[in-house]
Amino acid sequence: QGHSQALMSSEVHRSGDYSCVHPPYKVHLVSRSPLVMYLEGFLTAEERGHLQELANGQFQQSAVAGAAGAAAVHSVRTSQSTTVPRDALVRCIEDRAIALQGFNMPASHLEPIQLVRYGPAQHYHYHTDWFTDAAAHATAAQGGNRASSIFAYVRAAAAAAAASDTSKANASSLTGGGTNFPLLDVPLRDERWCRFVDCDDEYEHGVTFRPVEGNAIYWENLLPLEGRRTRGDQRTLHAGLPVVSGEKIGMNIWTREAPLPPSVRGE
Ligand SMILES: O=C(O)CCC(=O)C(=O)O
Ligand SMILES: [Fe+2]
Repeated sequence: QGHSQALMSSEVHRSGDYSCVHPPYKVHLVSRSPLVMYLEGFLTAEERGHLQELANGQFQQSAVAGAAGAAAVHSVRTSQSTTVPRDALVRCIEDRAIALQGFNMPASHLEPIQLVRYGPAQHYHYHTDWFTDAAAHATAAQGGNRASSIFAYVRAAAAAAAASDTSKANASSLTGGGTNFPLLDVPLRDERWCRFVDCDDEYEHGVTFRPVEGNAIYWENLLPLEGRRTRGDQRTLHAGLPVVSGEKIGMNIWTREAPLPPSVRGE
C-alpha cells in the first residue's frame, strides 16, 4: 500500500516496460556569477547504458559552427558527436533538465540531446557554448542563443574493446579528459570537492571538473541586458581537455532562449 502511494505521488511515465523515475541527484553550488551548479548523480546507470546504445555506430566527426554560418569540421574539436533520437528515456532526461530550470520552460527550448565521444588525444579546445556569431546562429527564428548548458559524463572508462582486440592499449582506464573553466574564479577549498574537481590543478587555471560517470555540470551562458536582450558571458569559457587513455562520452543539453523551429527540435 505504502509502496503504490509513493509511486502515485512521484511522477512516473510508462512506455513499454520503461518507467521514468528521476534519480535523487544532489546539487552543489559552484559559482553564483556566472551561475554554475554541480549535479551529483544526474544520470542513472540505466540511462547511461541506454544513451550509449542509442549512439552506438552513430558517432561522426564533430562539427564546429564556422564564421560563415556553415558547420565546419575543425581541429579545435577532435571528438566525435551525434544527437540521440527522442524515446521515452530521453524524454525523461529532458523532463529533468526542464524541472531543474524551473518547470515552466517548454520542451521546445531544448536542442536535441547530443553525445560527444573522445578517445586518446582527442579534445575540444576552449570555446563558449553560446554563439559568438549570433546573427548567423542565434536569431529569434533559431530560438535565440544558448541560455544554459548541461554537460554530463556518460562514460569515463576503458575504451570498449573490440571483440577481436586483446591488446593492453584498450584496457587502460580513463585518464585526462577533465572539463576546464579557466575563467571561473572560485577557489573550491573544501576537500569534499576533490571527488569532483582536480584539486591538484594550478590555481590560475580556474576549475577543472573530473569526468565522473553520472555527474553533470549546469551553467548559464547569458547575462541580461536592458529589455529582453542578453549577451554571452565570457566567463563560461571552457574546454574538454585531451583524453590521455581510455574513453570519455559526454552528454550536452543546450537550452535556447526561445522555442527552436520544429525542423531543428524534431518531434
Ligand atoms: O568534453 C568536455 O568536457 C566538454 C565538452 C563541451 O564543452 C561541449 O561539447 O560543448
Ligand atoms: Fe562546451
